[in-house]
Amino acid sequence: MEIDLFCQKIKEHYESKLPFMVFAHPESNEITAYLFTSKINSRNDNFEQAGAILAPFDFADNAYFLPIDQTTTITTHVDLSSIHPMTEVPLNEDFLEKQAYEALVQKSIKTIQNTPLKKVVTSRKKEIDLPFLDLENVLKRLFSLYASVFTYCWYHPETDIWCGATPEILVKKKDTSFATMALAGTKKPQNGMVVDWGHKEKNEQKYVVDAISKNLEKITSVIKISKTYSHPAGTLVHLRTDIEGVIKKSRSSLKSIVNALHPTPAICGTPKEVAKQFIDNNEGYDREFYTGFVGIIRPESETTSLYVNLRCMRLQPKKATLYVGGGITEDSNPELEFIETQNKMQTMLQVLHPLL
Ligand SMILES: C=C(O[C@@H]1C=C(C(=O)O)C=C[C@H]1O)C(=O)O
Repeated sequence: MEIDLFCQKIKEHYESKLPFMVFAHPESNEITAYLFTSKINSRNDNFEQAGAILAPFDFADNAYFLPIDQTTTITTHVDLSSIHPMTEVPLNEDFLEKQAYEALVQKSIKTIQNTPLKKVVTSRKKEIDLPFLDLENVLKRLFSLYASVFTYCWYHPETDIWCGATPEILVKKKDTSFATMALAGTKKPQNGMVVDWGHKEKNEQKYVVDAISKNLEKITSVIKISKTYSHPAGTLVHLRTDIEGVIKKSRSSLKSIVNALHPTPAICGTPKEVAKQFIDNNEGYDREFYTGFVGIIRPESETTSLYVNLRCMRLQPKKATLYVGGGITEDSNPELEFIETQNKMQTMLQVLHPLL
C-alpha cells in the first residue's frame, strides 16, 4: 500500500478510538500495521497467544495485549536509502529540570559508594506542548528515522499513543532457541570517528553481561556470549554483547525467559532488587511503559521479538512526554549524565520537529 494511504488509514483508526500497533523490525523496509477491530485488551498472562504486547517497567502480568486474530493487517515500505542524516533539534531545558536530574545522579553515586548498589539506571521525563497532533506526519518521520532499530507506534484508548525507536532486544525466540543482548554505555562520536570506550562504559556494560548470563544459567542448556562491540543507534553508539543459546525444554516458555531477563541492569541496575528500590524511592515519577517491553509474539515455531522500550514517548492530543535515562556507576559525572539524556532525547525530538 502506498505510504500516504497507509498513514491515513491509521489516523482514521485512531479517530475511531480503536487500538493499533504499527512496527518495523531493524534493517527491514517493511512497515506493518495491525488494526484491531475492537477495544479489547486481552489477558495473555502466559504469552502463548500471538499478538502485539506493551508491558510496563513494573511488569507483573499487567501487560497490554492485542491478539493477532482480531486484526486487519496492512503493510507499506519505506525507502531506506532516502533516510536523511539527523540534524540536532534545539531543546529548551529548564534550569530546575537540570538541577533535579543532576541531584538524582549525585544521590545515586553516593548510594553506590555507601551501599551494596553497584549500578542504577536513573531517568526523567520531559513534557512538551504540541499545538496539535499530526499523526500522519509523526508516522512518516518515525518510520524513516534510521534502520538499525525496532520502530513502533502503539495505540490503545487506555494507554494513549506510545512510539519509539529502540536499539535494544529484550529477547528473540523461536522454539527453544533464543537471542538477547547486553547493551549499555553511550557515546556520541564526532564525524564518524571510532569510539574510544572508557572504564566507566566498559564497567557498566559488563554488569549487564554478567547479570544476564547468570540469570539465564538456570533456564538454559547452551549459552554463547559474543565479543563486545560498538553498536550504532542514530547519532549515538552503545557497547553491545550478543548472548544466545538454547532454553531447557522444561523451561522453554517465552514467559520464563522474560521473567529471567526483565528488568536487566541496562535499564534498572545491579543488584536488581536494590536498584529497583532506589528507583521507586528516588526517581519521583512513574516510568509506565518506558523501560518496559514492546513487540510481537508469534506462534512457537516462528520468531517472537520483544524489545526494551527505549527512545520512546507518549503522545496525547496536545502533549508529548519523552522518556530518557542512563546507567549510573561510581564513575559517573552528573553533568555528563544530564547531557547523555539530552542526546538520547534527540531521537524522538527528530520525530516531533515539524510540530514544535
Ligand atoms: C536508559 C536508556 O538506555 C539504556 C542505557 C544506556 C546507558 O546507560 O548508556 C544505553 C543503552 C540502554 O541500555 C535510555 O535510552 O533511556
